[in-house]
Amino acid sequence: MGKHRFFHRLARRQFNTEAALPFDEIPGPRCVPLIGTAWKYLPIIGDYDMGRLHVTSEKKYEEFGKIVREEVVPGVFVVSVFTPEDIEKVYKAEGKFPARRSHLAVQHYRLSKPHVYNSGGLLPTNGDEWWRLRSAFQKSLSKLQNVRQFLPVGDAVVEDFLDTVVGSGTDVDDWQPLAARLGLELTWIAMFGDRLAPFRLPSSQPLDIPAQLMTAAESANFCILTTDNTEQLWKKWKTPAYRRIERHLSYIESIVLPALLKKKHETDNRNSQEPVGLLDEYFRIKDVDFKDVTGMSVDLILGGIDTVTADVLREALFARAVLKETFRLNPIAIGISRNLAEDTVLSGYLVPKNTLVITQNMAACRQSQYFQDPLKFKPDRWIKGSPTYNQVSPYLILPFSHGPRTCIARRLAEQNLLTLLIKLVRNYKLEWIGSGTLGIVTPLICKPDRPVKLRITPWK
Ligand code: HEM
Repeated sequence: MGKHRFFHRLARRQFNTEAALPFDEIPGPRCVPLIGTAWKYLPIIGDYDMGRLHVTSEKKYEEFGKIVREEVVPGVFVVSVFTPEDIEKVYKAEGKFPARRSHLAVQHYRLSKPHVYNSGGLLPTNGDEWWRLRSAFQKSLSKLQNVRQFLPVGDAVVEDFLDTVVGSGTDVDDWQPLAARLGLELTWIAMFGDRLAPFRLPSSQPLDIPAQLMTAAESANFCILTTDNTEQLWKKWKTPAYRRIERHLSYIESIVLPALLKKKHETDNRNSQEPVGLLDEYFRIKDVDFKDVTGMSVDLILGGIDTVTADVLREALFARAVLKETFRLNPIAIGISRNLAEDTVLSGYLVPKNTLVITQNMAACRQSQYFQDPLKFKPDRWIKGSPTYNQVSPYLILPFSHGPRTCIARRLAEQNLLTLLIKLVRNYKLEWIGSGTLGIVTPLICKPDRPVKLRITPWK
């Protein structure tokens, strides 16, 4: 960049930031001594709900507007932004190594086990170490042609699920755990190139390994929100939430480690260069070792639980529109969080470097200023040429996030979701027979708030 342009940009930036309103004038809940604004989340006196963060976000927007500041723990600020313009600025200010503040207790746990892990792993780590892991592990997952190699095995797993579980005609009280079970199997087969376990009929679900793995991953995810958003007492004493994370993570390890050792042995003794599963490729990466692969494998299980998601796929325009509309209304995460890498002006206020900002995509996606009939499920709005086609900022719907820290398994998840969606609706009719309207709860990621009760019958 020329010297002149550099100074011009610097002067413009200084002008912009100087003209901005100060950080402490950002509207937000009243702050009280010792607990800051955390009282808003307390039962009885507070009206914010950690278990329904999407409702809480809408409340914040109604009360304070498009930018909201909270002091979640004294001295620790979190800023929420609701407009696509601000969301775009947050991504632009995320720096070379985009940083989040999440999975802190997972990081603490892993660092306490140097014989198993080299670092906190991909999910919680920031900075150089995050990039070392990310750049090594993303190669096999980011290229479309690499992910396409998992299509035949994913397709076979979906087919088996439809035959064994959906097609059995058994009455199912709640489809959510079964969908999570399918998600786990799809992640496992992509990693190991092999099945974890056969599917069982809903009525005969024993407490088998897949069921226990799912419980462990879900329960660990549930405690992560608590340990991330309270005083970090667990660094000194093992709080109940920390103990639960410890117990669930060590259970996942007890299943994953022997499977990894077996897989490593197979990789070392295989003559063919053709990889069988993601781990075959991971074990051959020079810059990472067995302990790095262990951390990554547990993160894939944690990230893949509950997030079930060729030519047929490329041309499946309507199925893609259905998926996009689903994510607009019910994304997996209400938004993403970033520690700003530089001072940034958001909605006219100067937000200092290192502040944690939450992009409130889910709340924004439900606003009538961006979408007509915002709460109606209308996949047509994403079909070019349709009368209801809706062109909006690309920063509004970002279910997998954006930029270098975007979901590492995005392509795989989309491929699996489309395969399931296409095969399911082609063969079966789905009717909602549950009570009331299905809503969501937010134990870290969004989940159904009641049993997913469906009548599923073959078309013919
Ligand atoms: C519908 C499916 C899914 C959605 C919507 C989703 C969404 C996300 C989002 C929003 C993030 C945070 C990105 C950020 O901070 O910028 C993320 C990260 C991540 N996801 Fe996914 N995800 C899905 C499925 C999966 C699956 C199936 C796996 C594993 C097989 C997975 C593994 C991960 C991992 C390891 C990260 C951390 C990446 C990093 O920090 O570098 N995700 N995902």
